[in-house]
Amino acid sequence: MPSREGSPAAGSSRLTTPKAPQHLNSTGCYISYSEGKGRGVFASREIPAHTPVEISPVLLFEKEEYQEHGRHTVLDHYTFVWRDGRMALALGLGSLFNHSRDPNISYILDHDTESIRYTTTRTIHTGEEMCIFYGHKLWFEPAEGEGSNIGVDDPDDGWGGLSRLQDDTTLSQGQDWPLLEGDPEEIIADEQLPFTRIKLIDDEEEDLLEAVRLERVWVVDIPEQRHITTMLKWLKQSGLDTPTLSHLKRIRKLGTTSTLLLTPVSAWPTAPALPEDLHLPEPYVVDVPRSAALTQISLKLKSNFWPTIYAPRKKGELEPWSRGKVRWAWEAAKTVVREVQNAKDAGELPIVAYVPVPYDEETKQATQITQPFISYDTRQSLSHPLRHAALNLVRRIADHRASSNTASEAIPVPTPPVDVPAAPSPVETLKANSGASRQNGSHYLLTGLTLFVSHEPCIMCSMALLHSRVKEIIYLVPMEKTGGCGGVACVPKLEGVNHRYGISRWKPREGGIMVDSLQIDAATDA
Ligand SMILES: C[S@@+](CC[C@H](N)C(=O)[O-])C[C@H]1O[C@@H](n2cnc3c(N)ncnc32)[C@H](O)[C@@H]1O
Repeated sequence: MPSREGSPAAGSSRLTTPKAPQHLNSTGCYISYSEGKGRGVFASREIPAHTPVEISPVLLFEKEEYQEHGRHTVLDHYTFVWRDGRMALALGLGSLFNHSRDPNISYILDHDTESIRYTTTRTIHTGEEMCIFYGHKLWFEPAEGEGSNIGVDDPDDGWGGLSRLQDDTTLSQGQDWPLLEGDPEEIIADEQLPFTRIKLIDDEEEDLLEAVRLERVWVVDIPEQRHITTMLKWLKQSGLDTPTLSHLKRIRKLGTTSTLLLTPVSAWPTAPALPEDLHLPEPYVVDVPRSAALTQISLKLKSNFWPTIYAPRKKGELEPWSRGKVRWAWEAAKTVVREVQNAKDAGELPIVAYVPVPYDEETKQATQITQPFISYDTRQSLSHPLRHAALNLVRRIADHRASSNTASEAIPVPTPPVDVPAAPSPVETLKANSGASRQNGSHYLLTGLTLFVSHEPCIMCSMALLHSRVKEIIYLVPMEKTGGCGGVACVPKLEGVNHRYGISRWKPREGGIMVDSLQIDAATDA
């Protein structure tokens, strides 16, 4: 319903404008009238960007109760869809923020505390009105100058604004974000994902010999066939087995010789000790492909080095994401946004890196990550130019792995061979220095993990992440002038790098993640 010029509030039948009430708010807000919009929230002083100005508790109405009563009243101008189809009314100042298509306030629904947190997205000047973005489908005629320039065919974001209850039941099923509802196993089409995936390699590249990326691994010849099963069993328990080699077959047969793949040299720098009673020859090092073969030609090329798994996919196809996993990513992205604020409150740069517990059991097992890890950028507090959030996180996880010996207790640790050089190996030095009881391939830094970062990592961090063997990163804010994941460069795309990780960019506002509100100085390297 269009609001009448000068009316105090939409839906009100009063003809005279009452005085705006005083609001005791130490964050610099006051209530006043806004031309053509009724009451609004204004700044009583200059408020810096990224400042929380209001936390409003919400009053929740059951769906049926609201359908029957609420929507026939003035409440309908103030309520919006909460989770589970309930309708929410923001108390405090929350219900008085007017709409703008160019908002200076972002908000986050906090389902845990049933409240909404409103934060400035830029500096607000004294006397300026503070507005949020209600979404693309407005139920009133926006005041002059506020008209939406979004075409009628543009999809409703369904969540980006305070979605009003529709007469049909589509929104009443708790679809504060449609992606959240439904079968968690269902695969979500790539274009519907809340992030854009950056493609790193063309499948054609697979068919070139020089494009086969290799890594060094320990292998051992097994002269007697009857020892193969014993060795396969031993390998499983030895701690040498790593998920990073799952694209390769375990055994290579050349003529009468069978050779067993043991572990990457990067994870195990010295030759691993083998069961003595089998009298096997010494392990040695060979080069093997780093990834499965996507095409038949590539299979032939790669299998020249070592028998490789053939994993064809449709051209350009990326790993499928289920709805449940999207929800997991959304929770992680929300954590990042929350922690950015906490970092800022703690006086740090508002840049955060976060590794959640992996979504699926298999990865949890393989990575042994059963707790989330979060790091802030601590360049300011530590006066140290290298303390970027991503670097801090890699370091935290490495420290955790080095100090954790829980997994090692159950598995016998292979001892170094007797002919190790007199000088201590890097692994032994690490053990001695850190007091760690062991180090093995499955503990290799960020292998198999997804890293969420508030800002696209700089070139230095992008390179460090490459060394960390992280599986993929998802960032919220692109850094066009400093980013190493598509901004000024794309490090994992570079020729000659020995690992590639996936890169995804969260779409602005998707799932209520107000990416704009996280903007930092474009020249800052994150
Ligand atoms: C949540 S209330 C905001 C507070 C309201 N102005 C008041 O005085 O109570 C939403 C209502 O404010 C009005 N409104 C908000 N933004 C507007 C805009 N950009 N242009 C015109 N009216 C607006 C509409 O009538 C809408 O139904």
